[in-house]
This record gives sequence, C-alpha cells and structure tokens, in this order.
Amino acid sequence: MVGCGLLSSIFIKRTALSCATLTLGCFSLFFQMLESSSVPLFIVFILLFILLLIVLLIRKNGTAALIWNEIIREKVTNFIMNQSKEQRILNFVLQNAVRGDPCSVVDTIDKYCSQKEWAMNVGDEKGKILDKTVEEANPSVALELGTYCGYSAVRISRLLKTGARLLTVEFNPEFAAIAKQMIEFAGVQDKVKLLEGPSEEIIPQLKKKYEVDTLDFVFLDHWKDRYTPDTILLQVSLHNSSPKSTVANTFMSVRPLFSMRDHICCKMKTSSQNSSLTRKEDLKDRTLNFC
Ligand SMILES: C[S@@+](CC[C@H](N)C(=O)[O-])C[C@H]1O[C@@H](n2cnc3c(N)ncnc32)[C@H](O)[C@@H]1O
Repeated sequence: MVGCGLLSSIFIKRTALSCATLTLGCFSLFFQMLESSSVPLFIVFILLFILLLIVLLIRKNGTAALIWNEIIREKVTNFIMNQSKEQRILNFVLQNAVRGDPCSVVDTIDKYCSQKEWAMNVGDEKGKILDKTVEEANPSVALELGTYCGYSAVRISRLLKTGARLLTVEFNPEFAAIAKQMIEFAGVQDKVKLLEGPSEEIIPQLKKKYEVDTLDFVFLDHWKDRYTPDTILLQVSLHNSSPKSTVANTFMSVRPLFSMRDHICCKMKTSSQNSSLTRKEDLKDRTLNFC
C-alpha cells in the first residue's frame, strides 16, 4: 500500500506532497523494518530511499527536472494517453480557446504550458518583446524559422497589417500538421503560409517559389546551430537584401545578424525563473565586439 502510494506520488507534478509522502513512507518502513528485522522489508526500504533521493534531485536540480519532465514523464504520459504533448496542446486549444480569435489561442497555449506541460513555444514573456519588435517593423513580408505548434506564428500574424504575410518554416511533419490546425483554428490562415521542410532547403526557394523579394522581419527560432548558416543563406538567397528587423531567440552571438545593415537586432535569453532580453540599442557596445 505504502509503495503504491509512493509510486503514484512521483507522478504528481511539482507538489510537496510527493516528497512528504515518500519521506513518511520511508520512515514508516524503517520502523517496521527495525521491529521485524525482515530482509524483504529492508530491500523495499532501500528502494524507497533511492526513490526519495531521485525525487529530491528532480525538485532541486534543473537538469534532473528537465530529464524527468521532458524525457521520462513526457514519454510515459504519451504512452499512457497514446498522444503526443503537441496533440494535447492542440486539443486543449480546440476545447478551450475561441475559434477565429488568435489572442485567445495564444492565451490558451500559454495557460496550458504554464499549468500543465512545458513546451518550447517562445512564451508570453519573450512573446511580448517579439510583439513590440513586430509592431515596430510593421512588416509586409515576415519569415519565421521554427514553427513548432504555431504559437509564435499566430502571435506574430495577429499583429500584421492587412495584406501582409508571414512565412513560417517547420521540418517536423508532426509539428507542421499540428501548427496547420492551430493556424486555421486561430483564423489566421490567410496571413500565414506554413512551408514544410528544412530551412536550408526552403530559404534558397524563397525568391522564385514563394515570390519573396525582401523580408521586412525575420524571427529565428529553430535549432540554434542553423542561426548563423541560415542568416548567411538568407542574405545570399535574397541577393544581399537584409531584413529590416531580425529577432533571434538566443543568448549566443549570431555574427552575421550583427553585421547586417539596417536591422534591429534583439537577443533573448531565458533564465531558470524568467526571461529577459537585450535590445539592439542596449547591445551596441557588445554588438561591436561580436562583429
Ligand atoms: C523552439 S521551436 C519553435 C517554437 C515556435 N517558434 C514558437 O514559439 O511557437 C523550434 C522548432 O524548429 C524546428 N526546426 C529546427 N531546425 C529546423 C530547420 N533546420 N528547419 C525547419 N525547422 C526546424 C523544430 O522542429 C521545432 O519545431
């Protein structure tokens, strides 16, 4: 009984209950073990003690928490529910957001990801910075690399002026299918075009296949190792026409970004507790160092 309670308790997210239950269980077993001097009880005690140590590690250590939540817990939940996390996010939106209202979709994803499961959306905190940069750039043509479930695509598109468009690139077919439904549910499908494939293949096609002459705004939010090569590829593919504004969701230096002319550059970083960003204006000295 105690073992069952303890095992189920480790599935309870971020509650002090799991730790308290485990500790209580360990103590109660320890005293029973002392009374009966039973070997099986001793083995159970050792196992529960190890479990307690693991739970404490998950609660105190960021990497352990990440491994637990993103690898073990998510895989177990996916297996039990026979559904991916991204599908759960979409279902939550379909059930709780207002169809045709992009703000409601954005808020509902934020709600799910802050209360139930973390996901790699840009999120509300950095999203507000993204909003500000989009509003300043007021783009006619915008590009996003890394769509995921479509959170930032919906977020950006809700700020686009009439006739403006956002091209968003995603190479994972499962994520692309989710994003497509998210974009349609938000009612922004006329503004957002999802291009499925690796950025390194899509970017060279932008000019001819997607009739892009210049980009007014670029949001880099795919895998970080592609930031620099894709920035160069963008410049080459669009014949050296630099975007008016580029936002990179990173804390690292993206050299070509900073050497582009006429751009507003915006760096974002996430600390364990919150997000912060340094705008181009504040970055000038450091920017020069990077170039
Ligand atoms: C951090 S997520 C994007 C989050 C999204 N911008 C948002 O805020 O909602 C990164 C996404 O980029 C995609 N990705 C990574 N490298 C890519 C590449 N080279 N081409 C296309 N998509 C890529 C991944 O599959 C993943 O879905």
